[in-house]
Amino acid sequence: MTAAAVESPAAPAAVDRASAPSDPFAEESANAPTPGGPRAMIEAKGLSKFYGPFAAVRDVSFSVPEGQVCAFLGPNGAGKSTTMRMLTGFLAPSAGAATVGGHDVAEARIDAARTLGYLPENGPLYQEMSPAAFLSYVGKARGMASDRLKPRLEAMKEACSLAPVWGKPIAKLSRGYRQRVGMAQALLHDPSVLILDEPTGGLDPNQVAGVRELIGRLRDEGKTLLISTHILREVRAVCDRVLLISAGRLVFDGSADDLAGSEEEMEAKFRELTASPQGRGERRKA
Ligand SMILES: Nc1ncnc2c1ncn2[C@@H]1O[C@H](COP(=O)(O)OP(=O)(O)OP(=O)(O)O)[C@@H](O)[C@H]1O
Repeated sequence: MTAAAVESPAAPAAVDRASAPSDPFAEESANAPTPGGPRAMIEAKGLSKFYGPFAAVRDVSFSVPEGQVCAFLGPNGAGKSTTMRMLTGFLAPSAGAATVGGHDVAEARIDAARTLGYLPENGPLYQEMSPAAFLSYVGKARGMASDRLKPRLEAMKEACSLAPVWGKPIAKLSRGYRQRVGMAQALLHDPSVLILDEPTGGLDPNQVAGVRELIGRLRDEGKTLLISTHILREVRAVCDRVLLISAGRLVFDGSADDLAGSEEEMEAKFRELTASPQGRGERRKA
């Protein structure tokens, strides 16, 4: 089984949070609002991942409050996907812990999965299925009742512009459409937290604009988002905050404006903070 297969979106028992209150699968947060501040919806607490002696991620801590759209930046191999996989419970950390919606992703995996939509790096599986069949399968695996699932499937077809390929095998779709199917599975159960690993990866400018629009709508709905990307101008357009990781360590945590004034300055700052192992010592808290 491939790593992508382990990350099957059907694997987490995420379910329909709009179910009746008596529904044992209804989403609820264990994380009450803290007095004077919004509750933390995503928390990394000293996350580390070692592969033998190699530290892919080292002692990464941050907290994303409810309703914040947070960009997760870093060069290739910096540790973004590894961190996201630990945050979503798909990869066990070597040290540290993660919570989503206040639920520990290792100890209360099902509760965390109810709150969470995750777009993995490798896109949707079950390539022989059509988007319609795949999303229906995912919804059923998440315990969504058919009277809830049907309208959500229609909503995803519309929101992710999947109508032209709704009945075609995923294997035959372009990268852009496959990415949209991945987004649709992440959004299907209407989770309040979204962790999106390179949602614009490999897309053309029109498709990137479409994803940006979708992220803007999700932000307007009050969702909490953590998005990894390489496109710095997207960060300025849609994100409230930037987390920058380099060689497995968090080297910047602040707003896009804190990082730099202009897009050019931001690119220069990105290069400066991620260019060398010395950047590891430049971690800064906003
Ligand atoms: N299973 C594994 N075994 C050994 N090393 C691994 C494994 N998975 C990831 N790594 C290494 O960990 C480091 C971080 O990888 P990761 O995929 O998290 O980076 P990334 O920031 O997401 O990169 P990209 O932007 O290219 O997707 C890389 O050096 C990668 O080669």
